[in-house]
Amino acid sequence: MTPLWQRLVQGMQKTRDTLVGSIESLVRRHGSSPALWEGLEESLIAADVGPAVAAQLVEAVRARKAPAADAAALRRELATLMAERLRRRQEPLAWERPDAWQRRPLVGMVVGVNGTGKTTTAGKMAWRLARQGRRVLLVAADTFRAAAQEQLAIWAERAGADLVRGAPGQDPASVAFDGVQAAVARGMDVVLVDTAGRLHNKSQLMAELAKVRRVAEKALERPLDEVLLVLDATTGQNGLVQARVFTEAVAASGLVLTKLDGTARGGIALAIVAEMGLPLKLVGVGEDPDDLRPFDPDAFARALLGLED
Ligand SMILES: Nc1nc2c(ncn2[C@@H]2O[C@H](COP(=O)(O)OP(=O)(O)OP(=O)(O)O)[C@@H](O)[C@H]2O)c(=O)[nH]1
Repeated sequence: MTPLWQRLVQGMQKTRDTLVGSIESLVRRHGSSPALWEGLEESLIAADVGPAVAAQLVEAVRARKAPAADAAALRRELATLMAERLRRRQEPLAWERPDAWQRRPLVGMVVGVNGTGKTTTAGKMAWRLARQGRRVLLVAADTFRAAAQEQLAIWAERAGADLVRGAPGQDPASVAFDGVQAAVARGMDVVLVDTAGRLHNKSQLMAELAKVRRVAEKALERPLDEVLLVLDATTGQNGLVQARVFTEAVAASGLVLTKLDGTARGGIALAIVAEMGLPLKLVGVGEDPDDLRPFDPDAFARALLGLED
């Protein structure tokens, strides 16, 4: 097992154990009778893939006429079908494209409701980019919560990244402006702007976020490279509602799904990819720096269904 694969498999243990366990018991109990398909649809819904995707997957797997009495074959068929669906919207992060470094600094921003893992995601990205030899500047545009700035400062130190932080209560847009300007002046490769968590139903706070983006773009004199909406996998279908509102407010360029290690409902990735017109770019499977992974549809589907690498 490669370390990457191992982390994904370990991180998604809860979802995998639940889903694989229920597929095996369904096959044992129902063989290939119609009750199998009904049970399978329910298991997929319980894993949070969403009712529409669950129905489509079951229909497709039935149409393939897999030997349904064989749980392992059924899991393989499902993994193939899931990976196919997940690949439809696949897109790498801006800084993973070979031509990206012609325009630097590349600037990304993380947004989302409170506690989804924005600061951790910005920190982990900084850590990974720094290990690749990139000069990274982190911007603590959460001027609301001092602890959030402290947390980002710890990540900056750990990654060996520069840090720009605002004064308490300072307009977050002006902190983002200062951060981008400092990065341009210092010839940095990447800027990652961490924003304060906010509820999607607070329109004033959503407008503030749109302003942070606008002002950062003014400093950069071009559009931002990534605006990543960070969603917590443990919140399940509710994350989809958040995703729609945030996307309208800031035109996110991609999604990050964190805490996949903390839920038995990791199938939410499929619901998100099907529902949102946005690529899922990263998944979080733990709290270590290395626990943030580029989203790989095939590895993800195999980890979900407990198949070997
Ligand atoms: N298990 C697990 N924990 C995670 C993951 N990502 C983040 N966390 C934890 O989730 C908690 C919240 O993360 P933060 O990064 O502070 O979240 P935030 O969105 O910046 O929070 P606010 O700024 O308050 O909105 C922390 O304890 C993180 O360590 C993950 O992939 N797995």
